[in-house]
Amino acid sequence: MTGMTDPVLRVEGLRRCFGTHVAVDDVSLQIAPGETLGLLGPNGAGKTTTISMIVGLLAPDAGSVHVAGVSMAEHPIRAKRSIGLVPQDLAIYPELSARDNLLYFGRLQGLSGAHLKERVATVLEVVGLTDRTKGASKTFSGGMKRRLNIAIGLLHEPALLVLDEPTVGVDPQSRHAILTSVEQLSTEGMAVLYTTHYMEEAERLCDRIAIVDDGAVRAEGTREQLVDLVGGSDTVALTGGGELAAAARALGALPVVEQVHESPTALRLVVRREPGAISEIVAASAEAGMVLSDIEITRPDLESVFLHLTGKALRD
Ligand SMILES: Nc1ncnc2c1ncn2[C@@H]1O[C@H](COP(=O)(O)OP(=O)(O)OP(=O)(O)O)[C@@H](O)[C@H]1O
Repeated sequence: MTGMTDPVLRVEGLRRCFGTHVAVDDVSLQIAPGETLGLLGPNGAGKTTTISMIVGLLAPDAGSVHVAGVSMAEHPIRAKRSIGLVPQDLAIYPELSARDNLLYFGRLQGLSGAHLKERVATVLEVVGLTDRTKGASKTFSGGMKRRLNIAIGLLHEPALLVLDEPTVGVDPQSRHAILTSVEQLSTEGMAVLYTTHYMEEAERLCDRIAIVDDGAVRAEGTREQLVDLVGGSDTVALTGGGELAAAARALGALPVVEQVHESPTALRLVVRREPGAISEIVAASAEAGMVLSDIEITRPDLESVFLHLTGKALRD
């Protein structure tokens, strides 16, 4: 039995290797009812591998997954019943309409009759496809197909919805519809696991965010808790030409500069927020022979937290 306060998802010490490569390393997570947890990390961080183990598609080398109190290893069929999965790859029948896809998948899940019809109407409403129920789904935009995929994942009223980068490659209208649906479902009490490499989505949707890189959770908390990790530092991006390498060395030697990351046309710095820091940086870069064309100062956000924790940019 699970009580009201028990987590819908409990993941402990999950690990998975592919050959000698450790794709997921000791990942532990919990999600309560009505809570949205974001897995934020760049491509290749191990998000899909983590999700595949959580939903029972891939066996872990170590660790455990419990969904609504049911062990995925011991009772996979029962555990999977509580999960709605929206995978990265679309799983719909292109020749069928949105409604017929939903009726088909609903029957596969054991729904029938008036209850199935009611669920189809409800999930179409949730993803904003009520006015597009007819016509083969192959005529849909990428974003509409993904919304249909989300609707399919919701048919059996799962306690946990797992979305793997659901807005990648979708049009802005569908992106908006997807984010709004997730917010609504969360308000209604659904636990949501949301993977993304878009910082803005994690900031908007997620109650808590786990920052993942190289298969491991580097930090976890609310947006505020994560931003506090960076403390009083800002990110300063210097764009330009000239002697970038020399400027990187000179800036790295300044006490206010905590980190320097160099790309062919820009330097990205983590800088302590102190009076005069920016003028010092501009002067030092000019003296080293860098020709500045732009400077952008960003107050801490999840991107800077990620940079601070991993030394990498989210979208590199
Ligand atoms: N079946 C597999 N065989 C070998 N290596 C794999 C396999 N699946 C994933 N990997 C590797 O494991 C690591 C994590 O991949 P994963 O797909 O989980 O990352 P991700 O964060 O979901 O990124 P993406 O957004 O690109 O899917 C990567 O280095 C990837 O190359």
